[in-house]
Amino acid sequence: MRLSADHIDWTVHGHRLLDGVSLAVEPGETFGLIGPNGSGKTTLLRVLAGLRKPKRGRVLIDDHPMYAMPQRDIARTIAFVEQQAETLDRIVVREAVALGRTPFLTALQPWSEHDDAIVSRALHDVGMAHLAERLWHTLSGGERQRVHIARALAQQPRILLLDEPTNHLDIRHQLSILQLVRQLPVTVVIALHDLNQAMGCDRIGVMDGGRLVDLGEPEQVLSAERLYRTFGVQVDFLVDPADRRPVMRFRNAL
Ligand SMILES: Nc1ncnc2c1ncn2[C@@H]1O[C@H](COP(=O)(O)OP(=O)(O)OP(=O)(O)O)[C@@H](O)[C@H]1O
Repeated sequence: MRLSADHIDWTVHGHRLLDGVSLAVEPGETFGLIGPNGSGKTTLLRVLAGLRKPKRGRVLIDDHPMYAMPQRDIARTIAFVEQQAETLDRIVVREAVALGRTPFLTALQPWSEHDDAIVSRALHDVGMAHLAERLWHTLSGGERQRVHIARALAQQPRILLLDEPTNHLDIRHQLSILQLVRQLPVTVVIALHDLNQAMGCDRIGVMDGGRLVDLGEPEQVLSAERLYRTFGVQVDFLVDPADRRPVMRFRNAL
């Protein structure tokens, strides 16, 4: 599914946090959102997820304006893994992941073995199957993050929004989650701070001061000039001997 933002503005207490943001993420594309702290990545993801109604502009899923879609249809289409997700007290991991199936359950279509299989698969995909019966509140930060990702996977979304999904994960799980996300046949928007990880996206958008200031393929967008202007760092590009792709090394420029 195609996800588009059309001239989105978001203002709070007179501060414009999003300023005329337009972008279109193509079906199956992995789109990286980068930008300094406070540049508006989370705010944009929340608008794209339908959690915030833009003050101006609109979000489109394929050609349908999101504001005209029933909440349940949005929940069946979009999964959002937030940065500081809510705590789910006194439930076990498997139940937390099963919440991802909620939008699909009806009186005529109650929980089934099919849902069980989807939950098991999601737990397996994030490497949490062995902790399925553990109480949520006993998990480490990284384990909780993987459960949130599993819940989003269990939703079998057509569009997946991820806000810094790797920030609590050890390096092995960072790599496996990013590889998993890239392989999913769904439209993905992922906010990332690690610019070398962002290199693996199909395209990247750069947020700065609530505006989308650049958009394109990673190697084109992540130029020395862009990194200096937006992040205040100097960059050296090295070449990875394994695949001849560029690797960035940063130095403070300010
Ligand atoms: N409800 C609010 N009221 C006032 N300011 C807000 C509110 N929500 C967000 N902001 C501000 O809006 C700006 C953008 O925040 P946002 O969380 O979207 O940035 P971000 O790019 O995701 O940052 P980070 O990389 O630190 O996660 C920040 O300066 C933040 O303090």
